[in-house]
Amino acid sequence: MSNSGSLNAHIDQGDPEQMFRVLEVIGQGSFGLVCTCINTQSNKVVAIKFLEMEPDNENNQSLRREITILKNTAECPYIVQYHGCYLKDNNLMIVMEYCDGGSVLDIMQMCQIKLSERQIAAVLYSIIEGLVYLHSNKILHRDIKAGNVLLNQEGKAKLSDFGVSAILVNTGFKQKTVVGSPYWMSPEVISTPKGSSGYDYKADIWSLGITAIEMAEGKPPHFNLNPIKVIFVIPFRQSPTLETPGNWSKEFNDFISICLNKEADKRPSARELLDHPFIKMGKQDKDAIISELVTDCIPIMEEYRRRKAEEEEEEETHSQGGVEKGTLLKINTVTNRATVMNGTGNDGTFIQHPGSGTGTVVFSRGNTVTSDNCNNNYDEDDEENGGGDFDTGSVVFKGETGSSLQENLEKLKLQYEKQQHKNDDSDNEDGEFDSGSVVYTKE
Ligand SMILES: Nc1ncnc2c1ncn2[C@@H]1O[C@H](COP(=O)(O)OP(=O)(O)OP(=O)(O)O)[C@@H](O)[C@H]1O
Repeated sequence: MSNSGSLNAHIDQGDPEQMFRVLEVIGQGSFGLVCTCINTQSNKVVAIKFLEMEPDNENNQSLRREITILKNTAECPYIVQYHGCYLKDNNLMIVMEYCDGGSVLDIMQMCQIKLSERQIAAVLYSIIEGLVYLHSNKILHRDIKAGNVLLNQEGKAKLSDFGVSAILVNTGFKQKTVVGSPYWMSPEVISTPKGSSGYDYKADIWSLGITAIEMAEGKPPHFNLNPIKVIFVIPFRQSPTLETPGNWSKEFNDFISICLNKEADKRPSARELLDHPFIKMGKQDKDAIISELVTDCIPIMEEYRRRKAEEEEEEETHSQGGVEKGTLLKINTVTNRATVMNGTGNDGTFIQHPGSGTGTVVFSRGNTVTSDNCNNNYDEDDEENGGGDFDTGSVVFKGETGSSLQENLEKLKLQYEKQQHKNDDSDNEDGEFDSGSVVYTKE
């Protein structure tokens, strides 16, 4: 695998305006829109991620990472295929294979369904094959969740969104950057155990176990808690299980429990998981099972998108002005002033923003949040999310020293433990926000 290099080295020649015609917007991530487009030469439909670039934008690093990984994973059928990358007038376009079923999360949300055991096993088999490929190439995905697994009518499930992936330079190297979506984060990603040099591939296995629960229950464990609280909860609570284990097979329960072992070393590798009885079951008829799911869901999703577009048009007509719901605000912790960000993350995966080194916090829905609110004043108010305080709750911590999250965790653990009995799991009953992300970079 080559390393990321400069962004320009990844840009293909040719005029994208001549090569592609936009059909429709199919999604919105933290960095920009995703549209279906038609390739004017081949007449094939592709998905294009549109990203507005600023010269020397600090997001470039994670984009480079995503493009490099996509380019290098062309031969794996369990990873979304990359077709090229173009730049025009500061707009970066990443051209990818189009997966007509959208993400597993799209299917669950738009069709208001949870997956059956057979469907879960089929999807998990495919994710695990994708992870076997990535891990054998020394890549951590670092953001495994239903929103990052795309499906198509052929019956394939594919891993996408490598914005937060990292190529490990060598197998001995362990990650020092805490990154991902909090509900899916492993205990060791949030809080590196004493004496440990970082985290490794086993962090993806934890997220896989959480994704299995997410597909069965429609949401990951602790989803009733806000994304900030959850990073203080995961390291200190017992491993999550299915809410009603008796409703599911013993093989599925066992799969979850081995993935969610709090001791990372004891979790199986992706390759070992291929031999698990639940995953072996998933391998059988997987294409037919996924294809049936996608084919059944597409008309409902089309109808959902049509209704949504109508509602949005209506809302625009009656817009009162001001900051829109879901708008991301960038908080300058030096001046304590908020500015509206350009893009929003629909499931808040990964947002990287400029930081002065003292802490950059990004929240949605017009909340004014400072790093103080977030880092130091962790009190009861911060725990509640029942009132719909925010929708996507993406948080970025950028630390100056190598251990401030650790220090915060120690401080906040005490406060959290005091409150745990008071407020336990009573927040966010309405499922008011989608997920939220926390990125903490040790510099
Ligand atoms: N190749 C694709 N085929 C079909 N749909 C896609 C494809 N890529 C993205 N999408 C849709 O667009 C949405 C946004 O994708 P994107 O990768 O930009 O962001 P995300 O993963 O949702 O969020 P974030 O950028 O915060 O991680 C996805 O949730 C999915 O619904």
